[in-house]
Amino acid sequence: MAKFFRAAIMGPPGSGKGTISKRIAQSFGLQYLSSGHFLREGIAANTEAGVMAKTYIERGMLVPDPVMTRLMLSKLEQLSSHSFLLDGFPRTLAQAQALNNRYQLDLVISLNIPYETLKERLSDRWIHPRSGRVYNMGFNPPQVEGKDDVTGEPLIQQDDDKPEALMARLRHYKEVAKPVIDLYKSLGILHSFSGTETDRIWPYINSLLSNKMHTLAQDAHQSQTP
Ligand SMILES: Nc1ncnc2c1ncn2[C@@H]1O[C@H](COP(=O)(O)OP(=O)(O)OP(=O)(O)O)[C@@H](O)[C@H]1O
Ligand SMILES: Nc1nc2c(ncn2[C@H]2C[C@H](O)[C@@H](COP(=O)(O)OP(=O)(O)O)O2)c(=O)[nH]1
Repeated sequence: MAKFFRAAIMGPPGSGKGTISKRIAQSFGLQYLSSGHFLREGIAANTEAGVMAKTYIERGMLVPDPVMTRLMLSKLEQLSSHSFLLDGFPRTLAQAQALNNRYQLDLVISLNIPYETLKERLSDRWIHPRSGRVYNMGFNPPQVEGKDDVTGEPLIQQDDDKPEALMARLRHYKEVAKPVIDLYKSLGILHSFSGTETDRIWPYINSLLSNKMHTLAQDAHQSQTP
């Protein structure tokens, strides 16, 4: 049976998870699943999970574990024969344990980006709220200032991307992520990358994934050879 490649990306807000995930999905054909994207989709469509999630997100809180786990595992169920990359999930130890009971990840990428860099990036981050498309006025600006490239609709800055909210968000991220990172470290699948520029980190991630996918393909071939 073919073996599918299962990965997750972790890192504080602004660390480049979305940007790097897009590159991974394009280069390696992994299906990209972003928890934030599914939540926004659910909110727009008024689904049960969306209505519930909205009340937490508006207050700057994490959506409760059972809601998140149900949502993400049901999305993964629809993809059971596909390689995937998770972004934004698992966020807590309870979510990581629930995921692990159903799917064992092959690789977890953790991004370590200095605080000053995060602050600069997020103060320049503009998003198209309906699709979640992300722009940065220096790094990847929209074609027309203040407008989404695809729909032409206005871009906005999220309140919690402003510097005054960032320190608290970052502290909270570290507290919640630590046990998750420790779990993946103990499973031997954690790979950490540090730096201030996505374009300098990307070649290392690219080569790690190339090697992993190559090994996986070889293993699958050997297990099929009589
Ligand atoms: N796995 C999760 N568990 C609990 N809440 C979540 C989870 N994923 C997303 N959320 C909720 O949805 C919100 C938006 O998530 P999203 O991943 O888009 O952005 P973020 O976490 O605010 O920041 P960033 O993408 O910059 O890391 C979060 O602030 C949180 O309230
Ligand atoms: N200047 C600069 N900006 C970058 C770099 N990598 C990503 N960005 C931008 C894109 C976004 O506007 C912002 C945060 O990136 P993101 O991919 O949304 O991060 P994340 O919140 O999903 O982890 O920073 C980078 O290397 N340099």
